[in-house]
Amino acid sequence: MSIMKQQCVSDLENERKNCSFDKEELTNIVDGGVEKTQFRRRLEEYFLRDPQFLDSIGPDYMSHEDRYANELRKACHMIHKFSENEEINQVIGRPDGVRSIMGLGFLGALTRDGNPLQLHLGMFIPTLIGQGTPEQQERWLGRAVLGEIIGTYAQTEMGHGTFLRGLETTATYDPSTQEFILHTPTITATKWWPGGLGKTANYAVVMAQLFTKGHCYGPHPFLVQLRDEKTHQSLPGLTVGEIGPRLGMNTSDNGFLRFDHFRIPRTNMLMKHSQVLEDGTYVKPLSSKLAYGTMVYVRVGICFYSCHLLQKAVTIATRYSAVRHQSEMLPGMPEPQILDYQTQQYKVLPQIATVFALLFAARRVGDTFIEATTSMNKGNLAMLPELHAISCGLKALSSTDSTSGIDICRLSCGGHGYLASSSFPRLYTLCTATMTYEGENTVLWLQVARYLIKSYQAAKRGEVVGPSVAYLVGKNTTEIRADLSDAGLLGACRKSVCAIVAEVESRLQHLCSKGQDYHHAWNNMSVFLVKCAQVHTRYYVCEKYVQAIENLKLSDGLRTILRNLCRLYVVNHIIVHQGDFLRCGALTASDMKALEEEMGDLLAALRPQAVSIVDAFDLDDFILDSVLGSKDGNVYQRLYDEALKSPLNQKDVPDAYYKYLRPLMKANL
Ligand SMILES: CCC/C=C/C(=O)SCCNC(=O)CCNC(=O)[C@H](O)C(C)(C)COP(=O)([O-])OP(=O)([O-])OC[C@H]1O[C@@H](n2cnc3c(N)ncnc32)[C@H](O)[C@@H]1OP(=O)([O-])[O-]
Ligand SMILES: Cc1cc2nc3c(=O)[nH]c(=O)nc-3n(C[C@H](O)[C@H](O)[C@H](O)COP(=O)(O)OP(=O)(O)OC[C@H]3O[C@@H](n4cnc5c(N)ncnc54)[C@H](O)[C@@H]3O)c2cc1C
Repeated sequence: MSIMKQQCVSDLENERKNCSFDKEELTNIVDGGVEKTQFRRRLEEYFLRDPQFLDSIGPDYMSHEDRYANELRKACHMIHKFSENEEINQVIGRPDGVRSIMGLGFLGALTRDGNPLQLHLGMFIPTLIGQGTPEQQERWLGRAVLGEIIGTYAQTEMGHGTFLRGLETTATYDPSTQEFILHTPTITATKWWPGGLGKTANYAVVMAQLFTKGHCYGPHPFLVQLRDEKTHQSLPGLTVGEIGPRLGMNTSDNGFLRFDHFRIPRTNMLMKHSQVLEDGTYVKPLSSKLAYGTMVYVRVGICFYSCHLLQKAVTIATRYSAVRHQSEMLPGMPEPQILDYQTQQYKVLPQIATVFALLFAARRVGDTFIEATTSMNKGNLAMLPELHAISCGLKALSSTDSTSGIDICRLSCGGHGYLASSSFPRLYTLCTATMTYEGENTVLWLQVARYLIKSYQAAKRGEVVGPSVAYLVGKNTTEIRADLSDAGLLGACRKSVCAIVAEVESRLQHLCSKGQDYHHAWNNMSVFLVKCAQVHTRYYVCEKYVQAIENLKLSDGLRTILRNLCRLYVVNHIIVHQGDFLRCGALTASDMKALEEEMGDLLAALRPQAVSIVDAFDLDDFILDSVLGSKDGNVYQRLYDEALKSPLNQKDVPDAYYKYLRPLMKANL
């Protein structure tokens, strides 16, 4: 073993010797239970050890087309393996089975930069489940699960992504043939972005403005065949293709689609919530927002997904920080592990704390989703506004925090973090996309703000409001300054959110009383409305974090670790946003000083456990896919080996030298 390798390996071994808790216990908590850990490990063994998921050369060195083909190969192999595995088949057979399989984070690692079948698995199948009638599911769902038909979700157009009511694609009912005529009237009506649409999918759920009997009833979902099932040729009457290279996700063949009076049978409208009868009569849904159901489902999924990406990033950064030695802390002494610098701890440890914050909050939103959909299936829509607001808020917060956390982790690895082989560029581009798709984050924050302001006004009138916003009026607003215990800090958060919401609402009213109409006043206050939504959602996350740790059955060793992480999360949030707390008197300057001191203590207390905590995420080296983050810490050898794989290194003198450099240098002419 080389001296360098020996040092890296023993650095990690030494870190692991410090472990003060039961790693397996923590792994079970991260997975959501002992059985879930065992299930995940069995499936990882089944998928990750299969050599067909290996790449012959790194995708970064492939052409656009080859990269797509390579990822498609792996994605199709993944579906084959689904159907060949008895355990997966049993799970898929259960009511929520498809969704629970899709939720397995490690599947994302099988394809590296965007899976051409992601939309098929993540949105097409869920839309059939959520928007299709039992007969429609009978017709398409089984075939879709087997991969006999591949679909996508085509909603966004070149001109409109956010403003759904502005979609221009039309679906006009023709009772004489009992067909819908799909049409793209303008260039801006071109469907634009759907994953897998370019070359992979032969079906799509298309969201189009429904016209019948001369009336427009807004966007509705239609099941549309795009390509011949035998030849894969695109069908006459439509034009489909790929939109070109993107910041990341370059193998998900995001596509465009145009219709020229393209006809589909009436029965291809997904009719679980609303129907068009044979004579063209429109049957209204219980709520027009039920057609938006798939988006709500995916927003909940993004909370888990972005957290998983952060989990990977912080595992890489933490292990690397334990292996990397740089500079002198004490003059003349050996170079310390960079993890010993407090500033490095402040980069890495809050990201570990954030992983748990997002995970616990995502689980609560997941529970709310199941509860709400169960009661919606019985016709009770009471929980819909609350579910919409919480899922929008947590999707926006998780995606933002994970994206910035991943970049902090990258920066914490210095220059090597900029290498593709570190995995950070891919993690970052995958994660930053979650801030845009499935509802651009600012737009989602404004949806949360709308719910907050309405609920606040309703609560002031004495009406009952949703559980997540019930705290906005009442004693929280006047709560006397609390101590710095967990309960005290949550009280301070509540007080500051209440103060911010009350102030913004009153300024909104003030603008209206000065003569501005409500919509202009809303726009003129929107920067602060976004802030209301952000502080409210942050409070939600902090509260769920504290509650999760109180409610979990934990050994003492692990309780100390998780409590310290939770404290770090809450205390750091308060320090970073201290203006909000000082402004309303929820905390004082001397409280801030005490919290800053506590934060230093927390960093020091957590530092020796950092490597063990990320080990407990139990992420296989294949999943991490990073020269900096592997379990054995053999960073330098891996860096070097990976560099040698560059095609430029296959020849000492590249061909481009003879073509361009040699004439310039006038060498040997
Ligand atoms: C791998 C990558 C995959 C990516 C895929 C994609 O990106 S796919 C593409 C993803 N694309 C996107 O994500 C597009 C993002 N855009 C949208 O989702 C919508 O256009 C919108 C929500 C921004 C506005 O919608 P709007 O103009 O129709 O509504 P409005 O603002 O006028 O409010 C009216 C009322 O409706 C309520 N309400 C709204 N939504 C929901 C809901 N889901 N549930 C329940 N309720 C909802 C709202 O609270 C309000 O209630 P109130 O106060 O009257 O009681
Ligand atoms: C990688 C990726 C994959 C995607 N996959 C799919 C897919 O599979 N299927 C699909 O249908 N779509 C897909 N999309 C499209 C995606 O859903 C939209 O891009 C997204 O919803 C944002 O809409 P937009 O592009 O119209 O942005 P815009 O709404 O035009 O946003 C531009 C700016 O305008 C601001 N803005 C817009 N409206 C408001 C408002 N009311 N108030 C304040 N500010 C506002 C936004 O905050 C933003 O700053 C994908 C996009 C990406 C990037």
